[in-house]
Amino acid sequence: METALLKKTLNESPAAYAVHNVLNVTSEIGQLKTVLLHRPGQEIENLTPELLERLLFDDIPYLKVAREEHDYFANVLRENGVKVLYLETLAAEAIKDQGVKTQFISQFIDEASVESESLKEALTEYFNSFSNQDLINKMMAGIRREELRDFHRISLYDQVNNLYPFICDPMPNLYFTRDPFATVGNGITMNHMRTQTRNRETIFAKYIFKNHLQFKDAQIPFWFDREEDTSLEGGDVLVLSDTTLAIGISQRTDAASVEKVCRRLFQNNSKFETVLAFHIPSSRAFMHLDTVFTMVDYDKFTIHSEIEGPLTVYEMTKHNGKNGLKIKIEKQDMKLEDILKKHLGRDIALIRCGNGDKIAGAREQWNDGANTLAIAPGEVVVYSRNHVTNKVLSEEYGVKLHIIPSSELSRGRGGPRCMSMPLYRENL
Ligand SMILES: NC(=O)NCCC[C@H](N)C(=O)O
Repeated sequence: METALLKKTLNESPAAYAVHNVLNVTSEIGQLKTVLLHRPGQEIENLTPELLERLLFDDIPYLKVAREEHDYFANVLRENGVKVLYLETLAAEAIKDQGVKTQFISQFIDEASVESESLKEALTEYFNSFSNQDLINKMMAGIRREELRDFHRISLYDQVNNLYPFICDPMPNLYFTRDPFATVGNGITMNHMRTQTRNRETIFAKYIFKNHLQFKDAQIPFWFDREEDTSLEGGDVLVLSDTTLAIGISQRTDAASVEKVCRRLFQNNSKFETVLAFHIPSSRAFMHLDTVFTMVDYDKFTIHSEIEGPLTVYEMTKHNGKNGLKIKIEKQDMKLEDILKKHLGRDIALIRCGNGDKIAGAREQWNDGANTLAIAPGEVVVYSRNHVTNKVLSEEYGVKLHIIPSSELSRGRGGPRCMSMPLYRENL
């Protein structure tokens, strides 16, 4: 059904019809046409208190309600003309070919820290017993030790090391589809994530973009690859305009990765002329660039007040020297407002989370009040719980809000932008 939706999208939009142009994101706010989500699954039910810190969760969401909230989010998008695709469906469709499926299972097991050869063999057999969709869901959910009982002769190693309940950890962060890859122009950064738990997520994107019928022959440029040894996460990537890309140097993204993306964009004659590297504090409250500021309109951004600056930004521009491409890097200490004004060519309004109130600001920023998803200029999806920020957005700045419930989804520390990866936006 999701493939049917994707085909429909391609047919509806003449620009997207050409195979080489299945992706198009040249701004943060252009009318959203196609988006990738993941509906929270059994991976959430496999969370236990001991796993939370390592798996980057702050609490255990109640899956039933998390799904209801997520379905509400997806419906808001559909009702506003957005085609919603699901990661889990595309991943299952991408492994239709038996050779691809075999390779995929083997790579998944290699990257899942499975302890022994006998367990790897049992797991391979177990995985092969599922239909493609059930296989993907199962991989995402994690494999409990007792599930392999019928597939596995217990070795001495397994008897000694059988206390940890999982053979493969659950992947609870998958519903934050913003992070494992990022659409930039008509290409993607296929990310190498900071932590092992999240880096495993990028396998699904790899197989989708390399093997899914809708993408594999589309000659999609990769501005970054998951095989890189430096880290890059999609929440740090903001497409400010069709010529300017912003990337955070953050808790999750290395300066070296920003430079690699910049070089590839410039070398491959993309339209991007400037890459701005925002150096933000390395802490959980700041996590990614989109945790502290997101674009809601041509001239409006929601922000965490601690990001106003002055902050250090490295402006990278392209120079064709005698010996080929050169990147000019200029360090600037500027206020956020002035940086954005300089690069967007207009006065900018920064809308503070919690209306600048110290307590409301800290509370609402923690619950992703600054993490809005624009579906059109001046029209954003926001969490209901951030009522102070929402009131300012709507009443003082005239922003059209689509408010979604947020009790359970917010426990994973991500908002509407984190929970979505745009594949196609109309150009402004
Ligand atoms: N772009 C984002 O800020 N994504 C939110 C990711 C939350 C997730 N629990 C994480 O720590 O990676």
